[in-house]
Amino acid sequence: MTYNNHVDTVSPEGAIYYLFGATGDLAKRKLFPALFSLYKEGKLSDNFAVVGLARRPRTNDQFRSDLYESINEFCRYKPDDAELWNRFTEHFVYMSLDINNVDGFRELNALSTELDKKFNIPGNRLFYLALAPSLFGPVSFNLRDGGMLESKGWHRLVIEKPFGYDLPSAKKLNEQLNQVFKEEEIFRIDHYLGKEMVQNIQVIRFANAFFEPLWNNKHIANVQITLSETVGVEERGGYYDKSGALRDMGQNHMLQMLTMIAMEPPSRLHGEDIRDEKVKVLRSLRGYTSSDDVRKHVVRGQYTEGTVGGKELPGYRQEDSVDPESMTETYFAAKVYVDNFRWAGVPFYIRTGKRLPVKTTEVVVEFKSMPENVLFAQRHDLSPNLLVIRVNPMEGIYIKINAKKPGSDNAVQPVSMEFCQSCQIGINTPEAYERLIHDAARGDSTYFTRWDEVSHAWEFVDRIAQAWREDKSDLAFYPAGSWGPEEVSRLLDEEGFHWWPVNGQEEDNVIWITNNGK
Ligand SMILES: NC(=O)C1=CN([C@@H]2O[C@H](COP(=O)(O)OP(=O)(O)OC[C@H]3O[C@@H](n4cnc5c(N)ncnc54)[C@H](OP(=O)(O)O)[C@@H]3O)[C@@H](O)[C@H]2O)C=CC1
Ligand SMILES: O=C1O[C@H](COP(=O)(O)O)[C@@H](O)[C@H](O)[C@H]1O
Repeated sequence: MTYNNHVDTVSPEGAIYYLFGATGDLAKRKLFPALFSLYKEGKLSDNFAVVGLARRPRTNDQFRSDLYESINEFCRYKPDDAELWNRFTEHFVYMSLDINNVDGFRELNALSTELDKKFNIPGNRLFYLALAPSLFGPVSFNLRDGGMLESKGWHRLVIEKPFGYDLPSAKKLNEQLNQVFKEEEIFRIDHYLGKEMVQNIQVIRFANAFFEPLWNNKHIANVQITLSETVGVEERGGYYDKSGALRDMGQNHMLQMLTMIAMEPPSRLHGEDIRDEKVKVLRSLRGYTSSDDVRKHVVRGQYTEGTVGGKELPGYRQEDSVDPESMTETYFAAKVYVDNFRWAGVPFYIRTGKRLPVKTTEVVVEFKSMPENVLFAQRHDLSPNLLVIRVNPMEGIYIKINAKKPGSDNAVQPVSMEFCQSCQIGINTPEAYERLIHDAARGDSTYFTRWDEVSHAWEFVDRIAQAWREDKSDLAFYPAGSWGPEEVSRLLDEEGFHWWPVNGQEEDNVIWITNNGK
């Protein structure tokens, strides 16, 4: 199988990028590397500037040296070409600023006018808020009150998740932002939408005669979406203990992936058309009708001490900044229905958890079985056909079919045919953040979440959270390094399904036909 590497060389028009939270973890691990990759690939025009903003004092030189360390450690390109590096860092300045101090924004405005002149920038301004969500509203007001939105060009606000804690808080935040920015100026990040293979879902679906005609309840038995992580809560215990897996991964990444799998084909490949179709899926999610209904369809768990990759690990309650009696879930799985004509009756099983045995994000589409007692099904226990989309860290797809066992008397054997994209082009695909910053700079909001998507997702998730608040007794415990609470399998047992093995757990009896050298 071949892969044609298409490089998008369109440069956005010049702009100043304001990085609020420039001394934070996200800037270091994701945002600086993304900017450098864009520069290396010619996707940033030369008329750009980046202003790093946070409270702690930093000289421009210190800031540029932070930049170097971050890129050296986390970027897929290394800062080893001194001339290119100097040209790149010339565009970076740092200013100490407290979000709550409007005078700082006036100073920032004066600095911006100088940068516009120096780099020939037509007043375009992109504000990236890598900040605690409580600061999103105050920044917006001070951007306005400090005169930052009076320049001639466009103004765009890119905001990190979480967008609220529940529907009421998300509404309040949205109302604050709307006092300053129009919906089309707000770019809500869900970094899963920037992932190569999540974007590939619509190509696989809508560009293949193999799949689209079968993509419905007549042919699909169930869909399984797994986002498993080996990491625990790392340094984010304070945030995570208030959030939990449902809000941290469920409300956003998991439901977004579900919409990409379930949406109708948009009439045009335009951002608004695609988002319209995704909203329709979110609107069709069957809400749980009662707390008992939630308990029947949703399982939650928390990791206890255990072993991952031979390493002894503490339980969640022993993690830094976590309440030693915490009842926060680090795992959840749910059976979800999309009540529309295409999907009526097809269960979507979703699961995510921390401290699971492997890091993988995968979608398994299980097709309905062949009629029983006909031809080969009479004599063999035929395995259902699967389409598996591997999102990360491995990227690719495989299909599992039944074929004749060579040399046998019509014995049937499952065969997997794999296109391993990451094996062909390595880990060199653009990082999600790279794509998303580039898209925001070009004003393309296709892979950002619109307010109606966010609000429907909260509505669905809030019902679960409410049931969990009322009664905490269903929180199950699982040792770190296991696949989560055992009762999870009951979600699938009822329909006679089981979780298919994900990457790293392949079944032994399957023959692989692959381009990855296996
Ligand atoms: N880190 C991650 O992996 C992910 C993070 N996110 C989201 O990204 C956002 C940032 O996260 P992260 O980088 O981890 O957070 P950090 O706590 O590491 O960084 C927060 C940043 O905000 C700055 N800051 C805090 N208060 C103020 C203030 N009053 N005025 C100006 N600057 C301030 C801090 O700098 P200083 O103290 O110098 O002022 C620091 O640069 C959050 O919304 C988070 O949920 C989303 C997904 C993943
Ligand atoms: O948004 C988040 O995502 C990460 C997982 O992202 P991935 O790209 O590494 O799959 C998760 O660890 C984190 O808790 C969550 O906030």
